[in-house]
Amino acid sequence: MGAWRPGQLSLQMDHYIQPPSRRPNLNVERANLPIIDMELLNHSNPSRGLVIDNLGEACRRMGCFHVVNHGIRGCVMKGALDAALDFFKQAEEDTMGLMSDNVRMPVRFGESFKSGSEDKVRSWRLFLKHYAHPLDHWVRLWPLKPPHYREKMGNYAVEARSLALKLLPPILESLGLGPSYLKPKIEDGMQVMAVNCYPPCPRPDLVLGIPPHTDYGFLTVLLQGSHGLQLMDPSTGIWTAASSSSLLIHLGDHLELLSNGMYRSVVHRAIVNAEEGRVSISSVHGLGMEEKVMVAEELVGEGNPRRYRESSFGDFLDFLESGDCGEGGGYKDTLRIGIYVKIKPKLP
Ligand SMILES: O=C(O)CCC(=O)C(=O)O
Ligand SMILES: [Fe+2]
Repeated sequence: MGAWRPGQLSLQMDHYIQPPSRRPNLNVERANLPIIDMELLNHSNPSRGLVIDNLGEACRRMGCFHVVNHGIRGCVMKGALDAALDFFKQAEEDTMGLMSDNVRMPVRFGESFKSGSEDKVRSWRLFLKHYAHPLDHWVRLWPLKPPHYREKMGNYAVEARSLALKLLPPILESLGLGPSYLKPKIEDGMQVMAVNCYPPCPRPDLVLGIPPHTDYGFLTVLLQGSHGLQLMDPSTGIWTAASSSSLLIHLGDHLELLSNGMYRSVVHRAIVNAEEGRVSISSVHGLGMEEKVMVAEELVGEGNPRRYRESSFGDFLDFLESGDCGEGGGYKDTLRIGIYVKIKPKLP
């Protein structure tokens, strides 16, 4: 990554030191993730049904899989990663205007998930979050420097969205729902990108780049510049290391909700390293801001009660604002019926 300036990360290491129980193991086993070949999902493929079954199995077992033959060109992915890196290298100079703890800002630069309280352990991460769909609306708010940022990140945003829109119908099909289930709402849905940067850290064993969390929305397309992502295996609770060599798809909380818990959003975290910085780009896709996602009626029946209450992206932001989320995790627990009841203090 070359010379690195720490940017806005506070230099006081003790702000970042995790309590012993949350410190990461840096040398976990490799995750053995399913690989979905997008070309095999073409309707002309006679064994498409088998591929859909594999896709369903990947969503049920891990909530995460690699995709290949996804149609996003290598030069577009490299362009986006280069733009991200260039943005963070010069970020010290002109991001002050974008720095905000307000989770409702459509473009926001910062550290940690929500760096409001001083006593909270911070994450070893800088991020730029921006809305990305419809692109011509939001791109005007994206950084102007480096000069190629808007074009390169924009090209990637469009392709990442088209991949997410290609993947959702077969995922819904694998749940037994029609491929055009929610189609118009999905096509009008939101895309939020988190562009992450993890500078080199002298003590990667003591800190986290991002603490354990699940993503919101339906799907995240994750592009990594180098490895550092760890996934929790839901059946064993054991952390595993994801490969960075191909694109990853994470299922988000709203897909878990829609599927009535048949599919699950994957718990993941990012570790950092001492030698070089790392960048990653999460492109999160879901319904519109105030559009409620509900458990699909088709997946509720005798012996299979509704397990989640409805929720929108806006509700998720309310949850983040309410501050009872630690570092962004735990949202889906607030949606489970019968498990968690959020009591809001009544105002006089
Ligand atoms: O950096 C990574 O690999 C993960 C990023 C992530 O989990 C996120 O942006 O939500
Ligand atoms: Fe994430």
